[in-house]
Amino acid sequence: MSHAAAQAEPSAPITVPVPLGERAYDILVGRGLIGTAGARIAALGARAAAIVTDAHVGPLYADALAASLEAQGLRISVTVLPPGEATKSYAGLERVCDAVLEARIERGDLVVALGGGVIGDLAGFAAAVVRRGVRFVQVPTTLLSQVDSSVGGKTGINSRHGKNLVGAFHQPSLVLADTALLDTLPIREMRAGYAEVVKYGLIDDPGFFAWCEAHWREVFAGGPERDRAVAQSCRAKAAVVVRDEHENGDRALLNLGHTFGHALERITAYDSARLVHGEGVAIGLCLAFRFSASLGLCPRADAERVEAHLKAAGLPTRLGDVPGGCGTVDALLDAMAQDKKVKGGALTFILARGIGQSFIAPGIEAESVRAFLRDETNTSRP
Ligand SMILES: NC(=O)c1ccc[n+]([C@@H]2O[C@H](COP(=O)([O-])OP(=O)(O)OC[C@H]3O[C@@H](n4cnc5c(N)ncnc54)[C@H](O)[C@@H]3O)[C@@H](O)[C@H]2O)c1
Ligand SMILES: O=C(O)C(=O)C[C@@H](O)[C@H](O)[C@H](O)COP(=O)(O)O
Ligand SMILES: [Zn+2]
Repeated sequence: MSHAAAQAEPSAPITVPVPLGERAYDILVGRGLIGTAGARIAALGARAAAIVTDAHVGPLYADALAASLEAQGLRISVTVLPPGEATKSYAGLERVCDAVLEARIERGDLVVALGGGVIGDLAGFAAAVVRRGVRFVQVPTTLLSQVDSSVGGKTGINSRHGKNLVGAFHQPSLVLADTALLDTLPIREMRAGYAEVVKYGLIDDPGFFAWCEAHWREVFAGGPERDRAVAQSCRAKAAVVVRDEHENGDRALLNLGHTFGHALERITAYDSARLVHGEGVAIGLCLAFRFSASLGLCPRADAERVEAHLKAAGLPTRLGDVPGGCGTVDALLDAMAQDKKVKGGALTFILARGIGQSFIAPGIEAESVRAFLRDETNTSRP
């Protein structure tokens, strides 16, 4: 069964280039792009495509994508995985690798990730390792994946030791962000993806944050503001990735809110029923701003403004908002110790001097984080 959104009239897409030399690619943003996927993907020169999707997205959009590819003469296979963060696992990786090999995908062919960030990260990682690297295309179907995870080439799976701890940098050959597909996205997932949109304003673009405060309802509703928000987020991310593809420096800014957020995801056992990534990021953004304020780096009023906006958009903002609890301060610190930004045993945080003034802060003492988290767990709503 295909959803009506898959037949939406194509609008002229906004093109965001990612000029990464021999790994350069375009991100296309617009309504109705899925119907044009076949011609665009065929132009990459593949003869076969292994579509990877999940059991929510597949029934809505896999037929439309497959038909568009088949119309260009591509040989197609479709693999459907269980939805949710738990699929971004060793078992999920084995399934996708086997499916790609089963489909006889050659290095010149393509893996096509049709889904949210879980499918994009997982299928992208499988593409990175099968035959030591086959090409892949991202067809992101959540707000989060359109504004963030489909761009920049971070792929991977979770480990019981922590989030995204097993993975590879592997850039896609094309990103097709059809914003009409978001019409079927559950509101909880729309909100979660919106946390990553707000993140770009908080990193270095106070004007974009103010725009978000004024226009978030239209972004949720669809129309030109949604496309504008997706395209602007992709531009912001692409600019950072082009400066620092492999996160040796500035790219860590994109991790604003994630040291706390990833720890919460591990503590909730990657259980999407309790916490999804974007919700962890929303709480993490608020914690990063309150932590900055507690260190005297950032005006309290800015931390309050961040929280007020995320709350207005329906997102959780406090440790006490985690269903089933956020674990002990020690458990949180233990989870953070596995963060990829740890250097010489010390934590690195992304802190802020204000909205749009984030910076990388290495060498943060665990004791100062402990004191802050103790305060947070005492003052957090139940
Ligand atoms: N690689 C990166 O740079 C990067 C960036 C941000 C997040 N991530 C990762 O992305 C993952 C989160 O991605 P997500 O928020 O997209 O979650 P997700 O992939 O789990 O999708 C969320 C839910 O929405 C459903 N869904 C997806 N598209 C739909 C649609 N159009 N209509 C109806 N239902 C739809 C899915 O089946 C799922 O149940 C996390 O694992 C996170 O770590 C990676
Ligand atoms: O692309 C990046 O770089 C990011 O940090 C974007 C984040 O939103 C994303 O969640 C990413 O997967 C986190 O990466 P990690 O290296 O901290 O696992
Ligand atoms: Zn993220």
